Amino acid sequence: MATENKNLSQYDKATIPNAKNFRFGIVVSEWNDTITEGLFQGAFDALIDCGAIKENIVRWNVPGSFELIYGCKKIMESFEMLDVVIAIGSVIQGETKHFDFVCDGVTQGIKDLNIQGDIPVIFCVLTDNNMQQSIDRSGGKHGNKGTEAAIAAIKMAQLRKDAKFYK
Ligand SMILES: Nc1c(NC[C@H](O)[C@H](O)[C@H](O)CO)[nH]c(=O)[nH]c1=O
Ligand SMILES: CC(=O)[C@@H](O)COP(=O)(O)O
Repeated sequence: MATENKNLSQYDKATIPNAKNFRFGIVVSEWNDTITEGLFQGAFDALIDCGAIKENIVRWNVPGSFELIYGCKKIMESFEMLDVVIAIGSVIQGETKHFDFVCDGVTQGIKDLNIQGDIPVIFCVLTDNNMQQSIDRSGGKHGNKGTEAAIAAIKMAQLRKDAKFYK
């Protein structure tokens, strides 16, 4: 279903585990910061709404979305107790093919972190054709992808915890 047919901010708390015992890392790209700050706020507010404790949320900034890969890798190494990491970025098409390489690079890099590591890394990177699409998905008419990412983070932290239990 395309985003335009669903509100990214809608969630049913009855279907979401309580986040009070989970520790979250959030790595935020500074490129298009008006967008990434909106995504961060959406994620932070949803985590708190679902029971997360503010002191259990650690945030790092990186220059651009391509640096999300290294930032997520290092935050997991620095804070060994994290249960999940959210990578937040906003990539907007410019005049050249650079957009394609940044989007593909960060996508593959975050995919690799999920394969190689033990901590889930949630992909909250907007890859939009223009600024309006980014505005619409970071608290605008389509809701907030940061909210969606926070819900995914809680569910994946719970899945990781359950998986350890059955080991
Ligand atoms: N154009 C955008 C970028 N470009 C910068 C790269 O992410 C990276 O920081 C640079 O290539 C140095 O390694 N980044 C975004 O997050 N969003 C863009 O629209
Ligand atoms: C995603 C980008 O790197 C892009 O916004 C840069 O713009 P341009 O392709 O015009 O150099």
